[in-house]
Amino acid sequence: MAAPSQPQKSTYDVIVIGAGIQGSFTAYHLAQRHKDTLLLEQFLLPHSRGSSHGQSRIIRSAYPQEYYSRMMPDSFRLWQQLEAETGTTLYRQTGLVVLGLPGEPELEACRRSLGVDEVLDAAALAQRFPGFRLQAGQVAVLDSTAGVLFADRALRAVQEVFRRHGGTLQDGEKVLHIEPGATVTVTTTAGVYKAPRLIITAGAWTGALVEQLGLHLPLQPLRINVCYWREKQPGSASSGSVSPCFLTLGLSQAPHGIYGLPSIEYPGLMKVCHHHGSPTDPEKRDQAPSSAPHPDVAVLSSFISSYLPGLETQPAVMETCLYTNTPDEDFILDRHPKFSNIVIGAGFSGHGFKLAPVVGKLLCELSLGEEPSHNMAHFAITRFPGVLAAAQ
Ligand SMILES: Cc1cc2nc3c(=O)[nH]c(=O)nc-3n(C[C@H](O)[C@H](O)[C@H](O)COP(=O)(O)OP(=O)(O)OC[C@H]3O[C@@H](n4cnc5c(N)ncnc54)[C@H](O)[C@@H]3O)c2cc1C
Ligand SMILES: O=C(O)[C@@H]1CCCCN1
Repeated sequence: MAAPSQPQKSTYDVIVIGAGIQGSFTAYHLAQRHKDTLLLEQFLLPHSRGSSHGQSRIIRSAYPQEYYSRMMPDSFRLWQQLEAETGTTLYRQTGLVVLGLPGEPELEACRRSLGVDEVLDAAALAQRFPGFRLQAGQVAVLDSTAGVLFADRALRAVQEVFRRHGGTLQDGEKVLHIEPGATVTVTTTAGVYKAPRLIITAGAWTGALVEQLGLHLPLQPLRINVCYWREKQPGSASSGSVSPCFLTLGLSQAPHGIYGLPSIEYPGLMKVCHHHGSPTDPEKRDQAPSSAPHPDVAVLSSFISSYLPGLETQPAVMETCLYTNTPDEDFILDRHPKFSNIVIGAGFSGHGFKLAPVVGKLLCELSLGEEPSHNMAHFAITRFPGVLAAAQ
């Protein structure tokens, strides 16, 4: 027989909406700072309807933009801290090669971001990592700090530490309405909660949620096909455990970029994906007919036959995930321009997982009115003109 239900607690120091990796890390930092925090998630956990599910994500120091690479030492340190707090392994160092053309500005910026780097030509890459075949004149910049984060395991770990520090995580509870004010009132499918501070980290649903706060953010959810490709010879080097991650920058065959991870989640299958997808509404992402052509898969097949000849050219497994892109693919980490006790973290544009420990710290600092520990200039809402609705 179920125990008689307790009267539900309704007042907190901070409410966080969305228990993906960004909201969970934000709540983790708040709870470690002894803030009484409520983390609300619309779906029962774990779920695969947002952006943070799956077994693997790339972590790397190599970034064309120095404002991200500068955050990486802090991020690596915080990931290690989480590993220590939970006694789990969350990261495997595999290295990563950035494939491109020498002199190409983004590739050169990546090289600079590494400080010490190693540049391999086609022959040197093939010798070091036999699965890769570069074309004449192309090079690979090696980031030896990089590797794979175990994504699902990481999400569980951060939520576990949040709870251990007294945080309240309520899943299966969708936020329907937000009433701004000195005390913010949040109405969900199950209750009404109040707090002097609110943080919105609702992934692909953020645009719709902030519209009711008079804010029109240029956020575009994209449906991404996550493809896994079988090696022709099981155990070959292209996808073996000693293989690095890779990503392309500025190659004409893949203008949006292609990236890959060694086989970790499915034995013998390498994850190779297009850094792009089709615009979607997160509520309707499954309505695309399964027979629809997949132009991104055609791009990947052609790339694989040229660059990764040890793999079959049709995907063996295809899953889906969501990106939420901003026009410049930089994150949004800022206060609501009108309601300064409402903070928004969104628009992670397919590269936010590795930085989630730092994102969470910055959102926590913004919400508590503290000086952020990194430069926030590139993440301001005001970089987009006309975001506030005229009536507000
Ligand atoms: C295919 C793919 C590959 C990627 N590869 C990498 C990579 O290699 N390296 C890297 O660093 N990053 C990568 N990323 C990006 C990274 O995974 C995302 O940036 C990150 O997961 C975004 O997290 P989030 O918390 O913002 O979103 P989400 O995980 O979607 O979390 C938002 C949560 O809010 C909840 N929510 C929404 N609305 C409400 C509501 N009204 N009430 C309650 N809850 C609500 C949602 O259900 C969801 O759980 C990749 C992403 C994809 C899709
Ligand atoms: O954030 C990353 O490292 C990767 C790069 C390639 C696209 C997906 N995200």
